[in-house]
Amino acid sequence: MGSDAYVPLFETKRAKERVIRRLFAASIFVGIGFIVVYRLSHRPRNGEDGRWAWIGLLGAELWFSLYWVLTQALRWNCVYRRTFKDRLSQRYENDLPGVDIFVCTADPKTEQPIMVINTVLSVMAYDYPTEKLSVYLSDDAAHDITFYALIEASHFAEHWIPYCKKFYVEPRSPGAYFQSISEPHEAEEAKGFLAIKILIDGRDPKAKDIDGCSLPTLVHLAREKRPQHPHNFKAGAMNALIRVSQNISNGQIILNVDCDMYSNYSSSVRDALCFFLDEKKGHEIAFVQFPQSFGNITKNEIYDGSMRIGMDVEFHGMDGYGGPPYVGTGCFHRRNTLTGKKFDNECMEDWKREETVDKIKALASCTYEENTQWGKEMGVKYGCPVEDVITGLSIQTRGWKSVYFNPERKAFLGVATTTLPQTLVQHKRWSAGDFLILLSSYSPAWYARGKISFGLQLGYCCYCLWAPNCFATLYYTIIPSLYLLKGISLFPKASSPWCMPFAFVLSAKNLYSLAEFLRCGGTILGWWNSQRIWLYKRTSSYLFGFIDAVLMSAGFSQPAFEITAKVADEDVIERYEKEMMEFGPGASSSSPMFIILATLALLNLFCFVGLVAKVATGDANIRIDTLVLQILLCGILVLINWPLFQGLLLRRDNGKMPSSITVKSIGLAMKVGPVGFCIAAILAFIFSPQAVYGIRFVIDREECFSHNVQYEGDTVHASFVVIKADSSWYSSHDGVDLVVKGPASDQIHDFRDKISEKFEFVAHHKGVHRFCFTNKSPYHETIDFDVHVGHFSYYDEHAKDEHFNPLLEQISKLEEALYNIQFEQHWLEAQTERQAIVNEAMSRRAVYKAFWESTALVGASVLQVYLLRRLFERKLGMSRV
Ligand SMILES: O=c1ccn([C@@H]2O[C@H](COP(=O)(O)OP(=O)(O)O[C@H]3O[C@H](CO)[C@@H](O)[C@H](O)[C@H]3O)[C@@H](O)[C@H]2O)c(=O)[nH]1
Ligand SMILES: [Mn+2]
Repeated sequence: MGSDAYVPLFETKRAKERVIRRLFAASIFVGIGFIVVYRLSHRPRNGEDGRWAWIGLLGAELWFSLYWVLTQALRWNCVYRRTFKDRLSQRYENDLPGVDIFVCTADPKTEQPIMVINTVLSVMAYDYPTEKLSVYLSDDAAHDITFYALIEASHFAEHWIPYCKKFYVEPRSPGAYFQSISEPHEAEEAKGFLAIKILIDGRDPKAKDIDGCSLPTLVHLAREKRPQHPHNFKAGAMNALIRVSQNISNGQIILNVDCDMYSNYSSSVRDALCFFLDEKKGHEIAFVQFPQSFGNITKNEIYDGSMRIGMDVEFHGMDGYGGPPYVGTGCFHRRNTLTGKKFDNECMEDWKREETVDKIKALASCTYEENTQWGKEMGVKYGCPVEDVITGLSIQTRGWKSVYFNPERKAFLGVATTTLPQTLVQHKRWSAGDFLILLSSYSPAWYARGKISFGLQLGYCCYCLWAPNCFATLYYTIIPSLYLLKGISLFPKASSPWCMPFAFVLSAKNLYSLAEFLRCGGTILGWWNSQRIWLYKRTSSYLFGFIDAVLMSAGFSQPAFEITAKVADEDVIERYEKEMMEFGPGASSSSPMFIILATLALLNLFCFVGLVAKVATGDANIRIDTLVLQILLCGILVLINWPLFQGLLLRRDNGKMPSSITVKSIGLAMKVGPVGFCIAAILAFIFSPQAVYGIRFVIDREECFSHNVQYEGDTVHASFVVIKADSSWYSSHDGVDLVVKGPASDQIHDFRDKISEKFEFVAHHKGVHRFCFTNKSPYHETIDFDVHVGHFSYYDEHAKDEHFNPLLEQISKLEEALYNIQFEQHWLEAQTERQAIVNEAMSRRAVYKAFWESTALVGASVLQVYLLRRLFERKLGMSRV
C-alpha cells in the first residue's frame, strides 16, 4: 500500500472568481431591496384601481426574491474535483473492491431492448478486473423480449469485450460506437413474473471470452409484481437488486445507471474509486455522482435538454457544501450506506448455482419486504416519485458526504427528451417529487437542520420549491398584461427614478444568466430557448406537479412513475434535429398543460395587440409612459412564445399543436379571467384521456402502404392480423386480401381472405414495395401491420477493415436475432389481442341477446298498455260526446 507521505487520490479546487460573483450578487440584492421598497411605498390607496393587483405583485416579487437568494446558495461556493487514477493503480491494483452495476429498465415500448443491451454491454466492458465486475439488469416489465435480447448480448459480450480492450475502443456501447439505429416496437404489459437468471457466472471457469479471458458476471432479474402489492417502481427494483446482488457478488461499490445511460468512458469506475479509496477523506464519502449528460443534444437545445446550468454550476455549488444530491443514474454508492449496518455484518455465503438461485428468488418476491425496513430505513426510499433525491438526502443527514465529479470526457451519455410533452411530463414528476420531499419527514427545511450544512439545506430547498414557483410566475405572466389592456399601470413611469432598480435587476439577472450559459458551452439561441422552457415548466409542469404533490401528501393519490419515452418516430426525430418545437400527439397527460401554455401565450398576444389597437385609435386612457415596463414584459412574453404561435396557427406538419387545443385555448384566452382559467385548467387535467399506442389502421375498402427497400437482396419480413371488425356479428368471415408488389409492379405475394399472415421474401429489386389490403366485407376492419427490412449495413460500411470483420459478423448476428425476436413478438401480441377481442365479442353477444330479448318483451308490453289506453280513451271520448 501507500508510501510514507500521504499523496491524495483526488484533489478539490474552489472556483476562482468567487469575489466578483459575490459582489455582483450583492448589487442585485440591493436592487431587489429597492423594488420591494417601491412596492410598499407606492401602493394604490383603498378604492384606487389596481390595488389588489399591486399587492399580488408585491407577493410575487417577494417570492422571486426569496427564490433568488436560494439560487445564490447553489453558486456561492462551487468546487471542482480531479482524480489521479495512476496513483490508484499503483497502490490498489490488486486490492480493488468488487463493483456491482445495476441497470434498470421498465418498459420495452418506451425503452427499446437494443438501447438497454447497449448500456449493459458498455458497462460490462469497463476497464476493470472482470472477476470483480458484475452487471445486473432489472426488468420491471418482465418481458421476454428484453430477456432474449440480454441472452444475445451475453454471447456478443464474448466478442465485444476483448475487442474493446484490444483496440482501446471508446465509447464501449456498440450502438454508440457504430451509430446504429433501430425502431420502436409494441410490447406487452408487466406480468407477475419472477425470475433470476445468471447469464454469465464470473466464477465459472468456463465463462470465457474468445481470447480465453474471464467475463464479468451478468444477471437478469425480473422481480415479482402483483397488483395487490405496491412494487414501488424504480425504488423497488433497486432494493430487489441490492438484496439479490448481495447474495451473488456482494460488491462493496454499487453503480446505478438508467437503461438509457451508456458508459462513455471505460475508466469511470477507477475515477469513482479514487474518491472512495482515498486514505484521508475517502471514508466519509457515501456516493460519487457523475453528471447526467446526453448524447442527443442539438446545438441550441430547444428543450434545455442538457440541463447545463444544473450540471455545470449548481451541482458544483452543492458539492462545496457537502455534496450533490443522488440523481438516480451515473452514481456510485458505497453498498453499506445504501443498506445500513444491519446487512453489512452478514457474511457472504458460499454458493452453488442452483441452490442459490432458488434461495435468492425469495429476495425478489413481492412479499419479501412486508414488515421490514426496506424502503424506509433501508435501501432506496419508497413513496416518492424522486426516490433518488430523497434517498441521497437521507444518506447525507446520516452524516455522510457525497462528491460531484464532472470530468472533461463525459462518463455517461443518456437520452434527453425530444418533445415538449415528454419534457413537461418529466418535470411534472420531478417537481412533484421534490416538493413532496419538502413536505415529508425528511424535509431539507426542518428535518435536515443541523444534520447537513446550511448552504446544502438552501440548495435542496431550491429544488424542492420548484413546484410552488408556478404561482408567482403565473401571476406575473397574466396580471400585468390584463392591466395593460385596461391601461392601468402597475410599474413605475419611465421617467421616474424608481424605474432604475427594475431595469437594473432585470438586465443584470438576465445578462448574468446568459453569461453563465455561454460559459457552460451553450449558445445565445440556446439560452433564449432555455428561458422559454423555464417559463413553460413554471406555468405548466410545476402547477400540475404542485397539485400532484398536495394530493399525494394528503393521501388522495398514490405516487406514480410515468416513464419518460426514449423512442420517437422518424419524423419526430427529424423535427427535433431541426430544432422545431414538437407539440404533436404525445402523452395525452400533457394536453392540459398545453392548454395552459397556449392560453397564456394567446392572452398576452391579445393584450399586446389590443393595446396597439387602442393606441392607434387614440384612446385617451392609455398613457404610454406609465406603461413602458408592462409593455416590455408583455412584448417579451409574446416574443418568447413565437414557436408556440407557429405551432398553433402556422405549421402544418404532424408536430404542430393539435387543433383541439388551439380551439380550446383561443376560446379560453378570449373569454376567461384568471379564475375561470384556473378552473378550466383543473377540469382539463381531470378529464384528460389515456394515451393509445399502435401501428394500426382501420380499413374500409382498400388501403395501400409503401415501404422502401434500400438494397437488392434484402429480406423483407411482414405480418398482419385483423384485430377486429366494426360489427361483431359477422366475425366468422372477416378476412382481408393482401397483394404485395415490387418496384416494377411485379406481383410478389397474393393472399386471399386471411385473418392473419406472417411471411418473408427476398427483394429482387431495390425500391418502393407496395402492400395493398382489400376489405370486401361491408364494415370497417382494424388491421395490425408490421413490416421490416433486414439489412446489415455494417457489411457495406466497414467491410474493408480486417479487424472489424469477425466482430461485424457477430453484430449482424446479434442484430438479426434481436430483430427476429421483436418481429415475432409483435405478431404474437397482435394475435393474442385478436383472440381476446373475439372472446369478448362472444360474451358480449350473449349479453346483447338477453338484452334484446328482454327489451323486446318490455317494448311489447309497453305497446300493449299504450294500445289499450288509446282504446279506452277513444271509448271514453266517444261516450262523452
Ligand atoms: O417502475 C419503474 C419505473 C422506472 N424504472 C427505471 O427508472 C429509470 C428512470 O426512468 P425514466 O423514465 O428514464 O425517468 P427520468 O425522468 O429520465 O429519470 C430521472 O429521474 C428519476 C426520478 O424521478 C430517477 O429515478 C432517474 O434515475 C433519473 O434519471 C429507467 O431506467 C426506468 O427503466 C424502473 O426500473 N421501474
Ligand atoms: Mn431517463
